[in-house]
Amino acid sequence: MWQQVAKSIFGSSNDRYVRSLDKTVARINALEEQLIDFSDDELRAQTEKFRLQLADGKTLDDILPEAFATVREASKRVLGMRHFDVQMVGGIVLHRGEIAEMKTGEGKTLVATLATYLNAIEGKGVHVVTVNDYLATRDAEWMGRLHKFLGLTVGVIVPNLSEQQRRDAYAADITYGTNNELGFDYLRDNMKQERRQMVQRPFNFAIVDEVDSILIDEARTPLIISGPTEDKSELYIALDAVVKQLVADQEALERENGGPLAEGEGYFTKDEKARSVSLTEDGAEEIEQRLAAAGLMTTDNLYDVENTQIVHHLDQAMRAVVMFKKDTDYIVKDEKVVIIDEFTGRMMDGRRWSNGLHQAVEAKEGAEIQPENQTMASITFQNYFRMYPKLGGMTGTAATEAAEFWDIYKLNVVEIPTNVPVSRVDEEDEFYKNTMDKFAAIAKAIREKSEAGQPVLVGTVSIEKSELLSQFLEKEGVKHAVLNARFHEQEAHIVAQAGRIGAVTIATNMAGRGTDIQLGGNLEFRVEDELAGMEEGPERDAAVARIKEEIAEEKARVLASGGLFVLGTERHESRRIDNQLRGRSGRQGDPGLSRFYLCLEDDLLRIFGPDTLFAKMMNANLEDGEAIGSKWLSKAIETAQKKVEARNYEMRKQVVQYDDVMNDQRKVIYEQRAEIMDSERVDDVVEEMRRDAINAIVAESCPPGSYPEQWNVEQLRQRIAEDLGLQVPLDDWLAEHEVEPELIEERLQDLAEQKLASKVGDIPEDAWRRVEKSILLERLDYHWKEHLATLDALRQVVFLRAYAQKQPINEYKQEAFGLFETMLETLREDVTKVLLTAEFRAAAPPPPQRPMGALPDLPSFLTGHVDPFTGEDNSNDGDGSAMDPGLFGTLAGSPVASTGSGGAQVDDPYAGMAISRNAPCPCGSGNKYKHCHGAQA
Ligand SMILES: Nc1ncnc2c1ncn2[C@@H]1O[C@H](COP(=O)(O)OP(=O)(O)OP(=O)(O)O)[C@@H](O)[C@H]1O
Repeated sequence: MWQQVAKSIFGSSNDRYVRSLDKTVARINALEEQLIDFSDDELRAQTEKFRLQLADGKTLDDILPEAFATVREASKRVLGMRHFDVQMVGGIVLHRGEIAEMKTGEGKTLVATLATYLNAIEGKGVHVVTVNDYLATRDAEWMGRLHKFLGLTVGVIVPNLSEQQRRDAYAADITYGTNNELGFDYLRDNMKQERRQMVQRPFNFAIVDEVDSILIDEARTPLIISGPTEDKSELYIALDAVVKQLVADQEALERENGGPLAEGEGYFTKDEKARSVSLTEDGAEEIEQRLAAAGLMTTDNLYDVENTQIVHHLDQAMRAVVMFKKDTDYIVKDEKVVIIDEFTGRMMDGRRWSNGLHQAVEAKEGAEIQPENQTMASITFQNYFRMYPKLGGMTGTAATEAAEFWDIYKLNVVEIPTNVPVSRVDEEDEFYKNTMDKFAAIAKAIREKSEAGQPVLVGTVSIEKSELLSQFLEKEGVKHAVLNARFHEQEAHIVAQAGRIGAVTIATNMAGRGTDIQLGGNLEFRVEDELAGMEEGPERDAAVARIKEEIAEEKARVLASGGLFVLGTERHESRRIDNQLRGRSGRQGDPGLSRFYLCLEDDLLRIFGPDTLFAKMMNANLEDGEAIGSKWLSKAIETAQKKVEARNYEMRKQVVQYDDVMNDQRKVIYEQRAEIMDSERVDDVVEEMRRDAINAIVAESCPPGSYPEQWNVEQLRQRIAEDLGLQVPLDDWLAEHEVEPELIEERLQDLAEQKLASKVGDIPEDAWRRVEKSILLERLDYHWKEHLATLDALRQVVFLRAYAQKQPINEYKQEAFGLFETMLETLREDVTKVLLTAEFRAAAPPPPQRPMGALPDLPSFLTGHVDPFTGEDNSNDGDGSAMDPGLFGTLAGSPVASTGSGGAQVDDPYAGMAISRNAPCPCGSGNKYKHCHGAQA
């Protein structure tokens, strides 16, 4: 923003800023003569020299001139290109963490090498981010030659790499990759169990190519890792049948009894307020037999830990059948269960109850059972890139969005002058009445230009339009090639031919970005195509020389015919996209021509509406098939584009505001998670959680300052038994003379500790530590993921609050904060419950005859199509430091002592525990233990 304001006041602050860099450029240039005399080895030795200088306390800024001069000299030798002075300016801007706006074709790829090299010397890693895998691979190879020559290592991240390959690529001094790959690696890393499984290093510096595309156009789409939970339809249906039968039996008992049964009689009791149903002793026994008969039990005893999932789903099935009423709580519409909002009575399409309840209701109603599909992690590009301590960007088109870059990213846009003046002619738009007229005119223009030897690049807004135009061209008998937005290797060959005499290439706007169309053709590709299979030697060299000559000759002819003609078939809603298309032509000072063809049926013109003055005037002015060109109309179009751009900006800003809330929470969770991962033992965290959880349980039933007669004794009794797994003489305690909540809490704390101690019993300490840690991580992930779903839902709901004169975003912030607190509380109680109630037994040599107590049946939410646990890594860099409980407790500042040997044998963290080989692996992968961590055992 300051730039635009400043410009109007001071003429051009941009020019002054750029001029202020001249001195540095002069210093770089002055070093050239000296470096020319260096041998290749001496040039390479510069890198080590710079490293030592940095170690000696010099800064990157200190060594910048010599480092840039070194890159330039190396580039001359390796790539045959000498960085222009304006490219040096671009390099400085990138290094300063700003956006270099350089006109299309000015050689941004080469500019990036300067800041990349300089920053990579520090050894903390530099990420160069491109918009597609093809460009990442190309740049890593092409510019990689230069960096490798100077002794740096280069990696590239593309799809389908193994975890180890990724880790290696990130460990390199310079890593090329797309925003998608980098973002997903970040999310996956934060779902891992051990630090050594992570592939990324801490972020340092990223240079984002086509920065407007990534940070503005794509910013709205978050990266999401989600996974369907396994299909449990059969289980839901089976449990539903068992529960319905039990309810029918209880109703029969009530009829016999002539009314409601006495407390504790029958099979179950209802708690209307909590909307829960609990089994009586008889009920539990009855259900146990029926479930066993239905083949649903893993072991004989319903409350064995192996049956945890069944119990959970049984619970939900009972709530669904007994407590949830059709047409009150939900309706069934088109075989779908739709929730009814209890306050407004509105149908809440698309919303679902969580934790398997919705599925249980679907089973009850015989509706189709939808699998759960949950977000496990998500981040927007905005927030991903804001994590880099330093971020630089390049694009040909950023100025129109300078204010946004500043507002959201605090990135300054600097317009870098072109090396030689642009000599492309951008013509006025031509208008037609309808699409058919327009396309006919386009086809004619293409034929004329192409026949005259001028290559033509046609930009369309969609693949569909590309195909339509292709048909028109066939009719006209014009030879042409079609590209769509998927950039493949093979398409690179087509692009490589696009600058040849009379070539006609149709591309969607998006496919055009970043492509470098070389007039006369591309040497590399022609050599590849025409000399395939030819052996190295003088014959081949001669052939290459011949092709080179042919290309030079052809280029001269193309230049004489006016250079590349770029024809736009529609204006995009953003001016940047149009400018990108124009920018394929007139690169590096070449001549060129661009022209857009528009008609009233174009999307952008339709926003004016058919009855606007604008449309009427156009209609009146136009005969069928006739064209008009007018400054006034072009201006009107630009105004429309600006309007749409502003609206899109507002929408993006809103996304950021909402995402910021979740982003803050994600940062906290990921930080804590990383600390847990790094710690050898988390017993202090777990203990603190237990203390808090017990405190909360007591406070809930016996609020501080209340009288004993106000206490909810039944609730307390139930929670002590179910959530803490403790048998206590609660009635005796309550009968005591001066009973206080503090006293109850203290006793519970002691009993819980004793129980845990006896449970751990003869389990080796280090095995127990690993169990604690893995349960903590697993439960944390589970509740965080649930929380994400809740936030999603909240986002939908707060918009209705606008009717109540409330600011949705403020409401969202407030409630999201409350939900986060609740999530942490639930997490503390859950971890406490799992550790206190699940059965753990040490493996007794010789191995047990039958599978013994497995770890709790952990939810298998990680069984989605994304497998974050494919690490085949054997490295060992776990330093086993301890963590402070921070977020999860109040013990801050009391670090846990570190023990153990540092994770050397963590291949199976559960070794030493008797886990059934067929039980789910405690890591949460959803695979059986024997196929997962237990595989090595
Ligand atoms: N200093 C230089 N000397 C010679 N050729 C150069 C130099 N810098 C760039 N080039 C050439 O200019 C062409 C354009 O470069 P490049 O594709 O990197 O441009 P760009 O700025 O990324 O364009 P776009 O905005 O369209 O992506 C390439 O063929 C490149 O080899």
